[in-house]
Amino acid sequence: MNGRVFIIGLGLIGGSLALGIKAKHPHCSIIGYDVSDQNVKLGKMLGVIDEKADSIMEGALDADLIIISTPVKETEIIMEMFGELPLKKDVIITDVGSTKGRIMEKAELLSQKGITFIGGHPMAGSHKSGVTAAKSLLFENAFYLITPDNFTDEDKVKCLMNWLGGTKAKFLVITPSEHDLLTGVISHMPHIVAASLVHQADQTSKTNELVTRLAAGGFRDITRIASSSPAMWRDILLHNKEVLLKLLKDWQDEMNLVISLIDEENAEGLFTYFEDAKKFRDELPKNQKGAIPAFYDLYVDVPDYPGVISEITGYLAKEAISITNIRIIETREDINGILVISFQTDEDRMRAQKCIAAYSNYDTTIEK
Ligand SMILES: NC(=O)C1=CN([C@@H]2O[C@H](COP(=O)(O)OP(=O)(O)OC[C@H]3O[C@@H](n4cnc5c(N)ncnc54)[C@H](O)[C@@H]3O)[C@@H](O)[C@H]2O)C=CC1
Ligand SMILES: O=C(O)C(=O)Cc1ccc(O)cc1
Repeated sequence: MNGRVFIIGLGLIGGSLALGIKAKHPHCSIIGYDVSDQNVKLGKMLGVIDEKADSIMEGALDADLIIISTPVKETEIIMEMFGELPLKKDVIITDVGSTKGRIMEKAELLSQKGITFIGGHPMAGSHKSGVTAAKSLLFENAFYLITPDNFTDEDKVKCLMNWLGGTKAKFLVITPSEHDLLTGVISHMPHIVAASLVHQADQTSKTNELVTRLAAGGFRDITRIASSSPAMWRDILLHNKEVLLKLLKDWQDEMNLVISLIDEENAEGLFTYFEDAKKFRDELPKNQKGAIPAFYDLYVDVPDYPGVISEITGYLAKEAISITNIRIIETREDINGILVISFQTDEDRMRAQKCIAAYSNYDTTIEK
């Protein structure tokens, strides 16, 4: 499609959408605005945007599609502005916020003025922020939740999905309240729990310095999302207050159950607790992108000798396969170690598996 796409907030998500849109619609113009001039400059330098706007008004007036990709609190404020601006008659406004209830309440005011606002939430991302981390295929195979209001013309929803087709995401239309409950459970709660585990380790480290040395490996993995933007998560929690208060209450009850199982030394109860969790988790779809990105880990059984890491990375380098992380687990003297190599995509992981098989006799597996 031709036309002008105006992106407000040139960060990880705004930048990634800009790249995805350009991939499918190379003849459209992408105009960017950000409160930070530095981000706008970077966006232009990296080829994420074609032009910059000096204000929201300047960029919005002749836009066909407006994407608000700022933190959710800012999004509400920006939406209020649109009620006062002389926009193009057929413009579609959308957002990318991690919450939808409060945003769609604001959208009602726009709808009353005949302006189309369709809520959006690409369910993939990273703990990294900023336009430099933007990638055109960040949302490939991820769910992209869409929350139109009751009056939205279906053609407008299709038009929005067409604009966003280059992201290769899977679109799913749901209601704002369903959205906030689901994301509360599978995204917002895990972020709270990850941060709370880090706080617990921090407290313990005040009396035992070994904690920070031992908190590598698994602890780092499950608390990765605690490194996300604090401002972004503050705003998400405040927006999804009612849902999260209820979920946190349920979580307290859950922890009380675990406390009593341990306190009563209820071995059977504890076994069932873990067994039930394992059963549900093992049945979750694999190789599908969720809100919290999968780690594309490859496990390699290697002899525990100096130089083994550089040997393997050397093979991968020969085939230009990039890795995002590498570590050894379970190394003890005289036995094999397990090298865990992480990749950005499943495709890279599969290529790496073939590459290691071609150059060595080391066994590799995907699941441990
Ligand atoms: N980070 C993630 O993994 C995901 C984030 N989201 C949502 O996407 C939105 C943006 O998140 P990120 O791109 O990660 O954040 P980011 O921090 O990378 O980018 C946000 C950008 O918005 C700009 N900004 C802030 N206030 C502004 C304003 N009033 N006017 C113009 N620009 C403004 C900031 O300068 C920054 O460049 C948030 O609402 C978040 O809930 C949705 C899916 C995933
Ligand atoms: O980095 C991670 O693991 C995330 O959880 C990414 C993320 C953050 C916010 C969202 O609304 C959706 C996905």
